Amino acid sequence: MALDRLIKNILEKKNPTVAGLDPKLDYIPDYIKEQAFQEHGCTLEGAAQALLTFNKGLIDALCDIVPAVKPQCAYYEMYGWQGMRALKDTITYAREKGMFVITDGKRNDIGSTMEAYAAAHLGEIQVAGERFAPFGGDALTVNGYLGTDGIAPLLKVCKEKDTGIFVLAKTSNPSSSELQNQEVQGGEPVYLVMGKMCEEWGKELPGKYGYSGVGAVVGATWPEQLAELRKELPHTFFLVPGYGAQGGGAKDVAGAFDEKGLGAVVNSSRALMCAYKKEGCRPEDYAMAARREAIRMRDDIAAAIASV
Ligand SMILES: O=c1ccn([C@@H]2O[C@H](COP(=O)(O)O)[C@@H](O)[C@H]2O)c(=O)[nH]1
Repeated sequence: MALDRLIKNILEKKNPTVAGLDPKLDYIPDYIKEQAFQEHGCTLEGAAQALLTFNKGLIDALCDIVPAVKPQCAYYEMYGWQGMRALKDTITYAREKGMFVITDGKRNDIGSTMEAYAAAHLGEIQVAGERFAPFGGDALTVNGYLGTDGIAPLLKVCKEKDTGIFVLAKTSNPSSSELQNQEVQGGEPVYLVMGKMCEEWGKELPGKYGYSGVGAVVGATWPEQLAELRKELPHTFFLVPGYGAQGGGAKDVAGAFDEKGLGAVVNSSRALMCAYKKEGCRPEDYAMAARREAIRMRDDIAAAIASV
């Protein structure tokens, strides 16, 4: 089961974190952009090349200590098909380096369209008898709001291709409570109803560590709900964004973990990618600055888990 691979990586590296790869041009050191623009012009092609070079530097610097990466599709889509090619190349490179790849696409639609998303990001498509894995990630973030028939095609592909999904339950953004905290019939908040649906969907993809192939997204900015959901959803692994740039810290995420220190992987994107700016170090050292930040994050989370 796909999330077993993520958990194995986490155990090997003793690090329950994921590096977000959300590469805006503003974050990328000038020397990388200048080189890319020299080769490809000031074009979408040049921008996409800069994204890829930046990402490869980060992956090289992090792959021995960080188990996973999470490229967010929007940062690639905004550079057109050239950007999407950089997404594909980033996924391929990270997987070659042994990292688990969570493609952050937050896809959702009716079942027939979800079949297409599932093939694109988690499975294969056939063209005149030839099979291709268009993006080839290990897991995809999705929105479960359309209900079970929107999720079923993903589960089918996850089973066939040993891939997984993370379903939005309680998102990290400030307005997430407007809808997600609304109590529905029975008095349960929407995020808990969604979490319980993940538990149910996950029965189709059981894993050897006790967690299924259907994870849930729960924000680091909501420590109370993280702890509540950890208790309520014993088989659902959490992807926890909102650490660092959005204000979540190590103490906030401690409740996401079970008694074995498993159960969640915590994402940080801007705080890692832009660590060199915060440190004020040479732009050429951006990847090593990200590594230093990743080590700080790992150690802070370990200390917070140990003190619970
Ligand atoms: O609830 C959610 C779901 C997804 N995200 C995504 O995670 C990263 C966070 O980036 P930071 O720079 O570490 O804030 C980004 O890709 C979001 O789209 C989220 O933040 N919250």
